[in-house]
Formats: sequence, structure tokens, C-alpha cells
Amino acid sequence: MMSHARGLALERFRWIGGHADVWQIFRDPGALAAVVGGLAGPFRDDGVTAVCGIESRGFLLGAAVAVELGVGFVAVRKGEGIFPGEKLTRRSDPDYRGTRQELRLQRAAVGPGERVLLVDDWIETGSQASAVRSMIKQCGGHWAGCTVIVDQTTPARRADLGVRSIITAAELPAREG
Ligand SMILES: O=P(O)(O)OC[C@H]1O[C@H](OP(=O)(O)OP(=O)(O)O)[C@H](O)[C@@H]1O
Ligand SMILES: Nc1ncnc2[nH]cnc12
Repeated sequence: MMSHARGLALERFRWIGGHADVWQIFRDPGALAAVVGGLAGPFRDDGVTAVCGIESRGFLLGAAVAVELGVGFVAVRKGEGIFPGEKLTRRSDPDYRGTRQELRLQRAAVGPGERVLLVDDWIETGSQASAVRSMIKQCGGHWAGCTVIVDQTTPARRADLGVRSIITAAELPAREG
């Protein structure tokens, strides 16, 4: 049986001009609630102490999943935005667009022994997730895994990063535009 979250995510997902548009999933209150519940589901009894999200789509989903799991949110910023205090930085390997992202995490956001879950809308190369894992570990935190709406990564990456997903890229409608 198709899960509620999976059905609604597929219903709202669109290709626009050749680009994936997940924003319409977030625009629908029922789909947003179901997706947030679906992302949190596999980790409800996992002892997660913080949820991490990468700017920008990961901020929206990560904060919502953090509320769902009753924990706080850890931001990973990209680019130039103001981000006060002592930070760790990582230049990711090339991501799905071939860009090496400069990722930043506030050092005080992850304490030793914390169990951190990464929430995102999509994983493809896993480069950004892998860079985030490295920063969490540098803070003394533990990696709980990664939960996404769309999984487009390889089996090896999926296993290495502990990826759970609501849908796989193969389930998406054919790309348009
Ligand atoms: O697995 P990877 O190849 O590393 O890619 C994954 C990342 O790519 C997307 O973000 P994007 O950089 O498009 O930014 P956005 O959220 O601001 O749209 C997505 O939200 C993930 O964070
Ligand atoms: N193909 C893709 N479309 C949108 N976001 C992505 N993140 C990783 N791969 C993506």
C-alpha cells in the first residue's frame, strides 16, 4: 500500500523547465504535514537529540521534523549569509550541479555525544550530507543518519550515510522541459 506521505508527495511534485519543484509539496498543508511525519517516522525511537538541515530546503523541512521529534534544530549555512560566532567550515565535494559548496556550522550547536539526524528534501551525490557528517563528528557528535523526500543516490552512498526516504527518484514522473 502506498503511504500517505508518498502518495501526496508524488501528487504535488512537478518538473518545471527541467527542474524539480518540491516547493508545491510544501505549499499543500496536508502534503507538508504528511511528509514531515514520514521523514520523522523511521527515527522516532532512535534517540535523536538534534535535527540538522542544510540551507535552504533543508531549513524548512529540518525545523519541522525537529518539532515533530521534540528536539532542536542545527543550521548548516551555505554562501555568504551572516552566521555569528565560532564556526566549522567544509568545502563539499562536487554536488549534483558540480558545485563545491562552502558549508558552515556553528560549533556550539552540536555538543559531544549528541545524536544528530540530517533532514533534507533530496539526496543525489551525497556530497553535502557527507560534508555535514564530517563537521558533526568534529564537534564530537554522532551521525543518526539522513532522512529525505527523494532518494537519488547510489546503494553504496545510501548504506554509508544511513539514508531513509519517502520516495526514490525512479518513482518520479518522467522529467519534463
Ligand atoms: O546530494 P547532493 O548532490 O549533495 O545534493 C543535495 C542537496 O542539493 C539540494 O540543495 P541545493 O544545493 O539545490 O539548494 P537549495 O536547497 O537552496 O535549493 C538539496 O536540498 C540538498 O541539500
Ligand atoms: N536533481 C535534483 N533536483 C533538485 N534538488 C536536488 N538535490 C539533489 N539533486 C537534486
